[in-house]
Amino acid sequence: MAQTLRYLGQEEAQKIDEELFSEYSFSVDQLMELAGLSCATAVTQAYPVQSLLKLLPRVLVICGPGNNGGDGLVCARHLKLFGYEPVVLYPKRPSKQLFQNLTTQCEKMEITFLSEMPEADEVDEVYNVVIDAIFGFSFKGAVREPFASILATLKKISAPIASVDIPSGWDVESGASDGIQPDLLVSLTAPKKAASHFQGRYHYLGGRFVPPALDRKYGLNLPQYPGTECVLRLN
Ligand SMILES: NC(=O)C1=CN([C@@H]2O[C@H](COP(=O)(O)OP(=O)(O)OC[C@H]3O[C@@H](n4cnc5c(N)ncnc54)[C@H](OP(=O)(O)O)[C@@H]3O)[C@@H](O)[C@H]2O)[C@@H](O)CC1
Ligand SMILES: [K+]
Repeated sequence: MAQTLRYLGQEEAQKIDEELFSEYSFSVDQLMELAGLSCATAVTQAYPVQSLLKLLPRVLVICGPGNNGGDGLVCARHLKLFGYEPVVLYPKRPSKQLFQNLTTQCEKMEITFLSEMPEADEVDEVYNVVIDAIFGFSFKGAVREPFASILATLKKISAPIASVDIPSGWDVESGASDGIQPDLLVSLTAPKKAASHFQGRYHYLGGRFVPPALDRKYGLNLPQYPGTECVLRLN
């Protein structure tokens, strides 16, 4: 009988992440590429281009200052290849080469970058979906600007929100009943405890890169992905 998929605490998620890079010798770029591809794939399955109601297949991708934001940039690049028109908001850009490269790749893919967050009614008018790649499992404490204002706007929109790994602004373990309410959540590697509070329509597992020994060590009980798929729908 299949065992129950385990939901991770914050420290545990960070420890697994660290172990993938140290003991298993993966590079951040490698895993970020697979994570971002999973997110773009889940978005494509939940909101196929042909099903979008707006004339242009525009998707707003909001990227934060850490690796969650990096996943967002990779996701934007794949969404472009999948036929969408991603538009990126990346207000706090770290100086690391990795993020500069991901930004250049998006620019070269003719993806537009916004200089500021649109108002809620403009978001609803222009965009079919909003990708929330603001914070992941390292988020802590009260949200600082400019992200507090961005999240306040996201609470007002009616366009569906697709969150990468954790709904941004939610406590990684206990969630946030007054936070944003995404329609889609892509849990990467394994779901974090906050995911048990997710009430949207689509919960996907992505980041199909976990070595079996790591799965066993942490008792993750990861389900079998179908065939060559990079995502698995959990609900
Ligand atoms: N192995 C895996 O599973 C893989 C994981 N991957 C991805 O990495 C994600 C984790 O990335 P991460 O560790 O870089 O941190 P993340 O959550 O993006 O945010 C950190 C940034 O947020 C900021 N910040 C924090 N709190 C804040 C606040 N209250 N208000 C404002 N800002 C705040 C903080 O800023 P600072 O403290 O520097 O000011 C820092 O810059 C993970 O969720 C998954 O998406 C994949 O890419 C690859 C494989
Ligand atoms: K997020």
